[in-house]
Amino acid sequence: MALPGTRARGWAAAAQAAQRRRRVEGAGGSPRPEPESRRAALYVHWPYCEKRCSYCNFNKYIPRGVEEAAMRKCLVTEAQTLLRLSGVRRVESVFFGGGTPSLASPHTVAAVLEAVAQSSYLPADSEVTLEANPSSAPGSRLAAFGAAGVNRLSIGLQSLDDKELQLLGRTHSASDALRTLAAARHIFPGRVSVDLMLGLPGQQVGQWLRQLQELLHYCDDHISLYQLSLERGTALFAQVQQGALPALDSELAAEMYQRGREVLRQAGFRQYEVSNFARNGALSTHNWTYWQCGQYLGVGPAGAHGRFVPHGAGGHTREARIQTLEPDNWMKEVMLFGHGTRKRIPLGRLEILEEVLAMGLRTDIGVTHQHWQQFEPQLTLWDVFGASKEVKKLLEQGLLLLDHRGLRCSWEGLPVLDSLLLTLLPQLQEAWEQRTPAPVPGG
Ligand SMILES: C[S@@+](CC[C@H](N)C(=O)[O-])C[C@H]1O[C@@H](n2cnc3c(N)ncnc32)[C@H](O)[C@@H]1O
Ligand SMILES: C[S@@+](CC[C@H](N)C(=O)[O-])C[C@H]1O[C@@H](n2cnc3c(N)ncnc32)[C@H](O)[C@@H]1O
Ligand code: SF4
Repeated sequence: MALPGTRARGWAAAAQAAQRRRRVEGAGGSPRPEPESRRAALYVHWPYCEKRCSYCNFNKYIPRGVEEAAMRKCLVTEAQTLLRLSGVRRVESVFFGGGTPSLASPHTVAAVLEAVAQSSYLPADSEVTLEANPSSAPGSRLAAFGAAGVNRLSIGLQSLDDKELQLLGRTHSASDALRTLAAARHIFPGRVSVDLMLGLPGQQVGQWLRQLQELLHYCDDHISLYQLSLERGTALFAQVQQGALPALDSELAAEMYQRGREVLRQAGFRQYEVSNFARNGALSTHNWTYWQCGQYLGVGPAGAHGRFVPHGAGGHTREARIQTLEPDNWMKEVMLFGHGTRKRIPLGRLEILEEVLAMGLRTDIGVTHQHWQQFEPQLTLWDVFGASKEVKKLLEQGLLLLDHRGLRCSWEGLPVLDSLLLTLLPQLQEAWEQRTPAPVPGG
């Protein structure tokens, strides 16, 4: 049933009304269940930041001025084009990431959501996340994003120590971040996440754990812990290279992570993924789609990634798609072709299975038999891993579990997933090469 007056009042207003009534209804398209192949998550990239943080090598630009009307038009156009090419009829979540999307105007966010709701079915209770930097997200602005249709906020808090924030080149203080967090919780109760970094140069375990404990007094139901990765080309990398800052200590970082996840577990958080913790069921459904290898469309410049089968253009193979990096070039391409996709890489069946394995094992449920079967009906998880001596060793060490539910990491195994994959991926490749190929129809 469509919500009366939805189109006229816009998706955002409809979403708010529906949230108030706790009903699942929507705007464009039909609310009937769509098959997996017609559903997707949608990522929208806002490429601009106020200032370059010392550690960040994500694709972002520090512009003199932003032609926001032109950018808005292009984001809308590209979202419409990719929805058409993919043949996706139901968008289950939208994530505005960056860069710093809290610098975009709420009007732009509303325009993209309207376009999505007109080109597909966007249920009124879909998760719509916006990433916000504390320095560009006063309460009034957050409320305007809420009115535009955002219903989840991810705050880049990073640290609760002003000296560390300075080292990271952030434009906010710890008290700015806590103020933003309080305002966000008021507007999006139960739907606010914070990013906290660990393993910074010179950071001590006890001092970092005290930050985490302090954060527990203020946070909502979702926390992401990100270990600093020192990226070539960043200011922090140069400072460490030149000896101005101590090198990263991976053992200390591992201890912080280990003790941090224990603290969060005791505080009632479920570690549902390597870096992500939620309580009261506040898991991010958007990110869950990535880990479950669902379809997602990537809109916007600076390398937004997508993975989908271009059904609308007659395609049958899942493709990895990467957008043009530089925003001005991307805009030109969108104006000419309707999209700024720079690279399309068709994915082979084995490549898809490798992703299913590597992404699925990041989650606490791992790869279930049912999930695996959706991607590979002939070769079971037992066929692939059941007879391997190396895998048996990992099972005996208690790092992995293979049972009636499927394959997953244990609590002890999750932090060393990368090393487990060094055994599991070659095992998958070997089993794939030795499988009996399905008969060719008519052959
Ligand atoms: C790319 S940022 C975009 C969001 C927003 N601009 C911000 O800074 O909060 C998303 C998250 O990635 C994480 N991140 C960025 N660079 C990182 C690095 N070199 N190592 C670890 N985490 C990083 C930060 O925690 C950040 O909150
Ligand atoms: C590191 S995650 C942080 C998520 C956050 N902790 C949460 O729970 O919502 C978000 C960042 O990943 C990157 N990202 C996510 N999805 C992407 C996609 N489809 N294409 C390109 N970058 C993406 C963006 O830089 C975005 O700022
Ligand atoms: S961490 Fe966030 S604010 Fe800082 S440069 Fe990267 S994207 Fe921009």
